[in-house]
Amino acid sequence: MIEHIEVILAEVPTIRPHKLSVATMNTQTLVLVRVQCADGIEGWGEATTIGGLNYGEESPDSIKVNIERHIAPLLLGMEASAVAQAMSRVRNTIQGNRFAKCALETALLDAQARRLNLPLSELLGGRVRDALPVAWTLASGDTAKDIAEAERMLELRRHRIFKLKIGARAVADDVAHVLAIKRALGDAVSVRVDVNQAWSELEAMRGIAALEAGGIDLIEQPVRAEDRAAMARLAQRFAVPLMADEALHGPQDAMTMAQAEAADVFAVKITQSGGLMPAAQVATVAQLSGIALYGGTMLEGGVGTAASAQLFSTFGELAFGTELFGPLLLTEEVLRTPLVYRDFMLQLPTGPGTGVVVDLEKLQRLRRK
Ligand SMILES: O=C(O)C[C@H]1C=CC(=O)O1
Ligand SMILES: [Mn+2]
Repeated sequence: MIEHIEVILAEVPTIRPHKLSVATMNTQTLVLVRVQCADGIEGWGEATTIGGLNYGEESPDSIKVNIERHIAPLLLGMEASAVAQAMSRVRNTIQGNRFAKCALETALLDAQARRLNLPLSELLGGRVRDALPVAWTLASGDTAKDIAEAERMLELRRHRIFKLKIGARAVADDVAHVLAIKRALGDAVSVRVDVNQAWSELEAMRGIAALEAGGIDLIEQPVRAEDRAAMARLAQRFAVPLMADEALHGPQDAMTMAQAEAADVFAVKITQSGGLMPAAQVATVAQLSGIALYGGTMLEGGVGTAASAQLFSTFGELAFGTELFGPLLLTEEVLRTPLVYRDFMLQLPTGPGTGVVVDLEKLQRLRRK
């Protein structure tokens, strides 16, 4: 039986300012959900988002209050091991709130996998790989600093795929910044950009043409998420792959984007999709439509990152790798044992559930009072 549901907000400083076109992050607010069951088993999920309400329509505060006041009461007293039944009740009753739903579904599946003594991946169809390539985002706002940071990551053998956050400055300035980094790092590394919806279609035509000519490998969400027609025209016009991120709010969007031929690659995010099961459906739509896959993040801490990794490990193809580096952007760890990043890959945990254990003492120190 589901006995207790708690939402914990924890403020963790980032290792440096992380500059996106929609927000500059100096701290990340982790949103953690703990579900305690009558059989003594507990599960954890995460609903962390970026930049308050600058990125999406759920904030840490709204997620906490909506779970506590509106969603948890539907689940309390239900059979904990009947995860699909519990989530179907939530999905049939509650509109929107995809991040909140993701954290609850993750926590219930984590608990169930622990009950069965299986890694979560085995409840999601089974892992086909034990490690995932991980990109790093260069977003200090300074070209020379970004180059130095990338070189350190290459030396450490931690990352050889770099995503640059652009869109806040004039197109010509952003292009100069990106191509300077690409020239400095050379052909052995993959350099990609994420515009976070900042460009008009005309700006995108100029920007993408220059980036494609300069050897950039992937262009993420150049225009507004709603503007599928523009995405489709850009995907048609350029050879460099176009990736949808903010345009994907679950399986229905995946279907519509695929039918509109509005992306070459999907960034699958468990929170943005509304949970692990809907995220798996987003991936299935992509695979059936000839769209390549990328494992995305909302810069979650260890819990959400491990849960995402459990799902991404089940994808048959993962042509563009992942960006599951969230915990590495934070100054504090909330797990008892940190996730392992080695040889440019995140190593999948092997223990039951998400495979990670929250350190309650550390969390107590970081939690919002
Ligand atoms: O992809 C996004 O838009 C969000 C996020 C993922 C990596 C990063 O640096 O920001
Ligand atoms: Mn993105």
